[in-house]
Amino acid sequence: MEPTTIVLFGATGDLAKRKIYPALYNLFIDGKLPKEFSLVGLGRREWTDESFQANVEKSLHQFSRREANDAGLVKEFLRAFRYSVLDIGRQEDYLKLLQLVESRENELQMQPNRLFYLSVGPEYFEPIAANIKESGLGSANGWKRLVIEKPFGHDLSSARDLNRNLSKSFEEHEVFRIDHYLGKPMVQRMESLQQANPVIQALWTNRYIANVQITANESVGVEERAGYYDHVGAIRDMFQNHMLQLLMMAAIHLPNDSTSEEVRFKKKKVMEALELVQKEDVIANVIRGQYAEGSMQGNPVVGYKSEPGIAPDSMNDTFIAAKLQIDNNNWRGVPFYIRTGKRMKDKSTRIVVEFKEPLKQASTKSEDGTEPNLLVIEIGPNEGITLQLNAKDPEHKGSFKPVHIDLQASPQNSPEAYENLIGDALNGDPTFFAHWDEVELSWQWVQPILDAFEENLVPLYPYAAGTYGPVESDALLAKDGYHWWFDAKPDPNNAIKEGDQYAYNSNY
Ligand SMILES: NC(=O)C1=CN([C@@H]2O[C@H](COP(=O)(O)OP(=O)(O)OC[C@H]3O[C@@H](n4cnc5c(N)ncnc54)[C@H](OP(=O)(O)O)[C@@H]3O)[C@@H](O)[C@H]2O)C=CC1
Ligand SMILES: O=C1O[C@H](COP(=O)(O)O)[C@@H](O)[C@H](O)[C@H]1O
Repeated sequence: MEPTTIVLFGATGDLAKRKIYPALYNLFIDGKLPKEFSLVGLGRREWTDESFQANVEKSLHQFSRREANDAGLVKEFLRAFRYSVLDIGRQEDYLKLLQLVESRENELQMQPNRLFYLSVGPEYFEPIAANIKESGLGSANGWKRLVIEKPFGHDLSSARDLNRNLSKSFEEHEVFRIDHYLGKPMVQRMESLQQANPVIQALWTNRYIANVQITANESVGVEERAGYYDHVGAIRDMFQNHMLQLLMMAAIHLPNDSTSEEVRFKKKKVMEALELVQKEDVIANVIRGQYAEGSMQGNPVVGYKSEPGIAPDSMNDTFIAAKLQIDNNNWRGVPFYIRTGKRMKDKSTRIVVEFKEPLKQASTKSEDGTEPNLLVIEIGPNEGITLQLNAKDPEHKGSFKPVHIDLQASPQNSPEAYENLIGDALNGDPTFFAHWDEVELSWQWVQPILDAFEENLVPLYPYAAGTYGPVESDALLAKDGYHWWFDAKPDPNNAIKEGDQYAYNSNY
C-alpha cells in the first residue's frame, strides 16, 4: 500500500471518535495500514499531540470491535498521530497545516500522497476543498483524495451546486463519497453471491422473481439529533442514499471479475431505468409516517413531536415506504418495495427476494403449507444469507413446510463498514463509494417526493412506536397481492392513541 497522510478535519468530533479511530486501529491490527503512515487531526479545540493521542486511545477502548489492551501495540499505532488547531474559515491555519504535513512527510521520508477526510458538517465541504487548493495542500507531487460523509446536498439543486463547487478542487476520480451501507460486509458480499453461484445469477430476473423487499427498520428514535433530523426526515436521512444504494446493489447483474467501473456503470443504468414518479402520483406509491407514542420492549416511549427539540407541530417523516419499478428487460414488472423507519419494533436491515409461484395466483400461504421461495439477505445487525424452500413435512402427510438453508452463516466479529471503506479509500478503490452520477440520479428520483411532501400532497400517517410503521404500508403491498415478510404479529395494546391522520391537501 502506498505511503499516505490522512488529514482529518473534525478530528475532535463524534464520528471520528466512534467510527474512524476504531476503524483505523483494526486496519492497523490486520496489517492493512500503509507502512509509512501519518495522520494529522484538526479541530478548533486547543488540543496538543498528547491530548489528541489520549482521546484517540480512549475511543479505542470505548468503540473498537477488538480490545485495545496491548499497550505496546496501541503506542505504536498512536505514534502516527499529530494534531493541529485549525478553524475552517482561516486561511493562515491551512499554511500552518501544510508545514506540519510536509515536515511529517520529510521526517518519515514519505511520498506526499494525501487523503483529506472531511468528518465535519456539509456546510464546510466547499470552503475546505477551496482552501486545500488555495493553500497548496492539494498540489504536492503525489495523489490526493477527498473523503466526504453524507449528506451530499439537501435536494437535487443543492447537491448539484455542491458537486460543481467541489469539482473546482478535486476531480471525480479523487472524490470518495461515503455511504456506510456500501461498506457493510453483507452488502459487499452480494457481489460474490451472484458471481460464485450461477444458479442465483440465472434466477436474478423478472422471469423468476415476483418482488424484492428492502427494509431498514430502526428501533431508536430521533435521539439527540433533533436539529439535524427534523429538517431531513427519513426520506433524506436514509432513503435517498442508503436505501437507493441497496436497491442498486440488489438489481445489478455482476459477472465475475467486474471492475469498479463496471459496477458503478451498472448501478447508474439501474437508476436511469428507475421509473420516475410524478408529484401527483406520489400518493399512490409512497407512504410517509411519523411515530406516535407507543412502547418499545414493554417500556413506554414518547411520540416524535414530544421528543426534545422537535416542534410540536412537526410534519417531518420518520417512516417511508415506497414501491419502485425498474423499466428494463431484467426487472420490468417486478415491484421493489422499500421501507425504513425509526422507532420500529426491532432493528433489522434486510433484503428479501420473493420468487414467483407459477402455479398459484397470490403469494399467501396455501392449503398445502407451501410458501414462496425466498432469498433473504440479512445485512444487520445479524448477518447471513438464507434460502427458504419447501419440503414435505413428515409429521403431516401430504403437506409441506418451509425449510431454511443457510448459504452464508453469520460471520463472527466481521469488519465494520468504516474499516472496509477507509481501507478501500487508502487503496484508491472506489467500488463501494457513491459516484456523483448515482447521487444525482438518486436526488432526481427523490425530488418529486420532496416536492409532494413540501406541498403536503401526501398524508402523514401516525404509527405507534414499537410497530412496523403505519398500516398503510402493508396496504401498499396488499394491493399487489403481497405482504412484508418477517414482521412479527402486531401487539393489539400498542396502537395509535393520539388521533387520526394529519390533514393533507387532497384537492390537488
Ligand atoms: N456521528 C455520526 O455517527 C455520523 C456523522 N455523519 C456526518 O459526519 C460529519 C461529522 O459529524 P459528527 O462527528 O457527528 O459532528 P460533531 O459535531 O461531533 O463534530 C464536528 C467536528 O467539526 C469540527 N468543526 C466544526 N466547526 C469547525 C470549524 N469552524 N473549524 C474547524 N473545525 C470545526 C469540530 O471540531 P471543534 O469542535 O474542535 O472545532 C468537530 O471535530 C457530519 O457531516 C455528519 O453528518 C455521518 C454519519 C454518521
Ligand atoms: O446514516 C444513518 O444511518 C443510521 C443507521 O445506520 P445503521 O448502520 O445502524 O443501520 C441512522 O440511524 C441515521 O439516522 C442515519 O443518519
